[in-house]
Amino acid sequence: MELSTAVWTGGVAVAAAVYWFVWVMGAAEVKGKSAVDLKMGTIKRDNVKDKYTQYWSFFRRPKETATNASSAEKVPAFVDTFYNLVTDIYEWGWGQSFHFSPSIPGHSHREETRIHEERVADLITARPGHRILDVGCGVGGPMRAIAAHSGSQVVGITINEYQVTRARAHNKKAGLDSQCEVVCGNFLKMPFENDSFDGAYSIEATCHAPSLEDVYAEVFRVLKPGGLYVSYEWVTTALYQAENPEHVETIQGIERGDALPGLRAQKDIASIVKSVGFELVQEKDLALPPAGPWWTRLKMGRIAYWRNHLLVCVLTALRIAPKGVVEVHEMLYETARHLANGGETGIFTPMHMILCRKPVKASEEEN
Ligand SMILES: C=C(CC[C@@H](C)[C@H]1CC[C@H]2C3=CC[C@H]4[C@H](C)[C@@H](O)CC[C@]4(C)[C@H]3CC[C@]12C)C(C)C
Ligand SMILES: C[S@@+](CC[C@H](N)C(=O)[O-])C[C@H]1O[C@@H](n2cnc3c(N)ncnc32)[C@H](O)[C@@H]1O
Repeated sequence: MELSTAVWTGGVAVAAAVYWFVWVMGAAEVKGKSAVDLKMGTIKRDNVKDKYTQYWSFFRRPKETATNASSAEKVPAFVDTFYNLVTDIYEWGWGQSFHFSPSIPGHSHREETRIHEERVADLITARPGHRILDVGCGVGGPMRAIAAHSGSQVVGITINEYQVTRARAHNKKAGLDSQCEVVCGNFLKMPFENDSFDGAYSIEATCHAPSLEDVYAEVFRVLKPGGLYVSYEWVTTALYQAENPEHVETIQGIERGDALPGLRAQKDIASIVKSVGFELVQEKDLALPPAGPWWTRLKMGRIAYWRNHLLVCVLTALRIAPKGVVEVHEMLYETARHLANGGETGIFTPMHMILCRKPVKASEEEN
């Protein structure tokens, strides 16, 4: 073979390998977000590493953050930074729904996710003509599933501007933009009228609030009397022992890597719901058997994690991904380990379901 032919053949082989590695393998979970597309939300390229360092020093001691009033006030801003850092990595490696779901034998992750989301719509009896609130909507995976399943109008709120852009683009692409609306704002102070929603839900989002009372009180305010609200909460279970250092290490690892100002105990959720005026309708840990383990999806992906790690290293070295992505990816890998451990030991659940109703006032009941 001539030298020039050999060089060309070699070049084509390398190009094909790079294409396969980055574009084919890189779109790890859902085609549409590939590794070459990893931006860090609205953070300027050169600031990613600094923002990550700031985030990490703020959330290093999660419990102190929650109990100190001036730190607690800063939580939404740091949660916003967190989602700038992780949103693209989540979409790339997990999909458009940023939550866990019980595993169901014979079903794909995508189907498990849809079933877990449609359950929300059924629990709050969402139907055509209803205006439903999604508290902490992410890039809108659940919103689209719920709108499509129930025929209702869904309005989502997220603190992160970048997620708003992503969610609106996905809504349009899915042909659901006439049913789904996305607003940027703080769920502790929502830009909505009193009594303006027929139903509301939050999926693995209110755990970011420094005070659960405050976010529940806001949902209560904007719901119409008689309206139902369901939340999937991240909590420690009765098996968690605060004096067991391994338990503490796992829970703090989950809090640090997920921007949480301190996880609540499962036993406290019902009383918080009631303290803001809701009637408790149902409470259930959806992770308990017969539900299949939600954490297997995290564990089964070990090889994928290593492939992804290699990929972000290569893309950062080639300056395709901004500096700091490798650190964020490592933080997520570590967090996944703590989450899986929390699930396996049973000391943590991300799906404590609480369903409640805003009471119908006596005067309205009589009408
Ligand atoms: C509800 C929240 C987020 C829950 C999950 C959607 C995410 C929690 C941990 C995330 C991940 C961990 C490991 C990542 C992996 C190293 C990477 O290669 C690909 C993406 C991950 C799998 C990533 C995906 C999303 C999570 C599972 C919190 C924040 C309240
Ligand atoms: C783990 S994601 C879950 C997103 C979505 N529920 C889902 O399941 O795909 C948590 C969401 O809560 C939002 N969030 C956290 N704190 C918030 C706040 N103070 N106000 C509004 N949204 C907030 C985040 O921006 C993010 O969209």
